[in-house]
Amino acid sequence: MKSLGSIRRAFAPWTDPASKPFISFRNVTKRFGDFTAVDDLSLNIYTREFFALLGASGCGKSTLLRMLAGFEQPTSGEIILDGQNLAGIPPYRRPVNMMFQSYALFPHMTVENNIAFGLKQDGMPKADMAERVQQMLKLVKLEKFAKRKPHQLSGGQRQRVALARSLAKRPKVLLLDEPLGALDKKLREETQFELMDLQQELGLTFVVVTHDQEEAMTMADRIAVMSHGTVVQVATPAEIYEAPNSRFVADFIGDVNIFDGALTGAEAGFVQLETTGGIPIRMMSPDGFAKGTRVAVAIRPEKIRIGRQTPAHAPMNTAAGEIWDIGYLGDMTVFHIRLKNGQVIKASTLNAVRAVEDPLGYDQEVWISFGDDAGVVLKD
Ligand SMILES: Nc1ncnc2c1ncn2[C@@H]1O[C@H](COP(=O)(O)OP(=O)(O)OP(=O)(O)O)[C@@H](O)[C@H]1O
Repeated sequence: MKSLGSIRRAFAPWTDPASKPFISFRNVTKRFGDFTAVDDLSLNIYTREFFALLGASGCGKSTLLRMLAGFEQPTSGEIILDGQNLAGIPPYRRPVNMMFQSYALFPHMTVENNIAFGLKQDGMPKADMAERVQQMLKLVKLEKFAKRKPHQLSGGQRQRVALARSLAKRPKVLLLDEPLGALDKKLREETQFELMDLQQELGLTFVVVTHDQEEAMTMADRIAVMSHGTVVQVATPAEIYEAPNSRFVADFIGDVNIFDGALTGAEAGFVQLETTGGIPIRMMSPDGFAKGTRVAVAIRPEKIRIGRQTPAHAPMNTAAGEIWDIGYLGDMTVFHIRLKNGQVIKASTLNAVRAVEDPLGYDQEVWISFGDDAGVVLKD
C-alpha cells in the first residue's frame, strides 16, 4: 500500500502528448427545449484516471454523465470511448456502468442476488456467476453479509453492495453520481479511501460527479470545475487550489480572500498593484499584464500571517486591522480580521500545540501580511 502515493504521483497521462484519451467529449451540446444544459463542451479523460466533475447544482454534471452512460443523447457533438463513437449505442451495450446516488438496490433480494442481478440478465453460467459474486463480496468486504437484505444493512454497507453490483460486470468505466451522498461525514471519508484503493486495484477508469469539493480534492487525479454547462478549468486538485485560472474557480474551491485592484507596475515575474482598499501589493505572476489592467489577487487564508508588530516589509503586502471573529475548528483556527479600510480578511492558523501562551483575542489590533508568492493574480 505504501507505494500507492508514488504511483499516483507519477500518473499524469494528460501531460504526455503521446498518450491517447480513453474518453473524449468533442464539442458536446445538450439542449432540453430551449435550455442548454451542456454547452459545446470538450473534455478528455484517460484510462485508469479517477476523474471528478465538480460544480454547483444544475451546472450540467449529471447530464454529462448520463450522456456517457447512454441515458441521454447529445443534441450535437460526439462522445468517443476507447476509439468508438458512442452515438446510437444503447446503454447496455456500452462498456460503462453507472452507480446512482440512491443505489437503487432491490429490497426483496439478498445482497448476493443484488450483486448477481446483471450477470443473470446477461445469461452468465451459474458456476461463473457464483464465483464472480464471491469475488465482489470479498472486494467490498461483505462476505459475511451475503444472505442479508438491504434493510438489514447500514448505509455504508448498502453503498458497498451497490458498488459491488456495478463492478460485477467488469465495466471499463464506472460512473458514479454523488456516490457517497447518503453517508455521514466520517463514513464518507473512510469510503473515499476505499473507493480510491478499489479503483487502483482494479485498474478502472472512474468518473465521479460531486458537488462536494473536499471529496473531489481527496479522490480525483483531475477535477473539471463546471459552470453553466461548460468546463471552467480541468486540472489536478493541487493546481485547482493553488493556481485557479479564474476568480470563479478560486472562489468556488475552498476559502479565499480576493483583493481587487489595478496594476501599477510589472517586472520580470512580478506585478505591483494598488488594491481598491489602498493596499500596495507585489505578487509573483507568470502572466504579463499591461499597466492599469484590473486584476484580482486571490490569497488562501492559510497563507496570510497575523502578527502584533508592523511587518518589516510594510506598507507592501500588509495591512492593519482588528480581530473581528474567531472560529475554533480544533485542528485550526480561522480569524476574521477587519482591516482599517473595512475589508474583512480570513486568516487561518494551525493549532499545532495544545496551549498557546497569550493567544490572539477579540478586538485585538493586528497586522496581516503575506509573501509575494502567497497568492495568484487573476485577470478580473
Ligand atoms: N430531462 C430534462 N428536461 C429538462 N431539463 C433538464 C432535464 N434534465 C436536466 N435538466 C436541466 O439541466 C440542468 C443541468 O442538470 P444536471 O442534472 O446535469 O445538473 P447537475 O449539475 O448534475 O446538478 P445536481 O448537482 O443538482 O444534480 C438543470 O438546470 C436541469 O434542470
